[in-house]
Amino acid sequence: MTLLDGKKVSNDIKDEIKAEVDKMKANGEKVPHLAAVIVGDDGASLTYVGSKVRACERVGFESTMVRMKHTTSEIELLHKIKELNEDDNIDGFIIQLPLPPQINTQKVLMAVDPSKDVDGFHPENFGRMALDMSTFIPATPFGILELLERYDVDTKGKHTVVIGRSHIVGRPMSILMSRKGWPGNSTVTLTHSNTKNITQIISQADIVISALGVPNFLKAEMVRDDAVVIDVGITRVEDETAKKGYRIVGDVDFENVSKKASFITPVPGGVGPMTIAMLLKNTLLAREQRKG
Ligand SMILES: Nc1nc(=O)c2c([nH]1)NC[C@@H]1CN(c3ccc(C(=O)N[C@@H](CCC(=O)O)C(=O)O)cc3)C=[N+]21
Repeated sequence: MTLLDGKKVSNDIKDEIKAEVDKMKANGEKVPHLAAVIVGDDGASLTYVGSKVRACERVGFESTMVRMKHTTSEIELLHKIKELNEDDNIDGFIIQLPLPPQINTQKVLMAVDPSKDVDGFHPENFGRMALDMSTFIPATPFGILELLERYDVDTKGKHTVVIGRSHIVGRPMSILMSRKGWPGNSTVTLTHSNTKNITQIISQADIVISALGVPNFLKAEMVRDDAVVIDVGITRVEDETAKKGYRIVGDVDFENVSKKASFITPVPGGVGPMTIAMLLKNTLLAREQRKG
């Protein structure tokens, strides 16, 4: 079994990005500037945005955290987005999800200038991704592709089973794994809450990508020998012995599944850190494209 070490790979990527930024500085060029908008003060969202800001500092990017109260109206948020779209200093920005119920997420994501949409959530960018055009690939799927690439995982002709059809992970992942090229060229099955015989389908997978958010969902009996297992789950569970009072757990029964898998991502330290590294990569790309 080979551990797909997202922590290590994400640090390698950050070092590579930092080297690029150092060159920009030496040339007297403007460095990439990422803004992150967070509506409300949900603990998990704040942690993630905090990690993004710290990652920016680490590679030498500028960053701005825009905090808005949880009662923010849709109009107020759209106004803020317009400001960020027009701000020449900002190369890319993200709207942290989920948004409170009074705000229509789709409307908000469509208001982001596609050239600054480093999450890749705008329909134009999502469509470009599906059509193999250059674009911002959503950070989590992008991070998974990068892990498969850096560990030389063969995906051609393999059966990839994606669990979960969310707009930010499962759906884009299913498209990306079926694309021509590598990583890609997989035969993809996208499973979800209405899928019949899901365990039977999973048992036929060469590559399993679980983005469900159900702790311990994927058990050793469910996966075939030598399967590649990617765990996108990040559920917080209370743990008094932990520093923060909680720990995060994935969808996979790691202890047992890892005995059977050929490659497997841990949680924490797998897909999560890769998401952050790829957001930085998209932001660097956004800066380079703005230079023209
Ligand atoms: N507009 C938007 N873009 C996102 O990319 C986005 C989002 N909204 N909403 C929420 C999800 C979730 N997400 C994570 C980022 C980093 C870790 C991460 O670094 N995880 C660490 C542990 C972090 C911890 O200890 O809590 C790990 O897995 O090792 C996890 C999850 C980005 N998301």
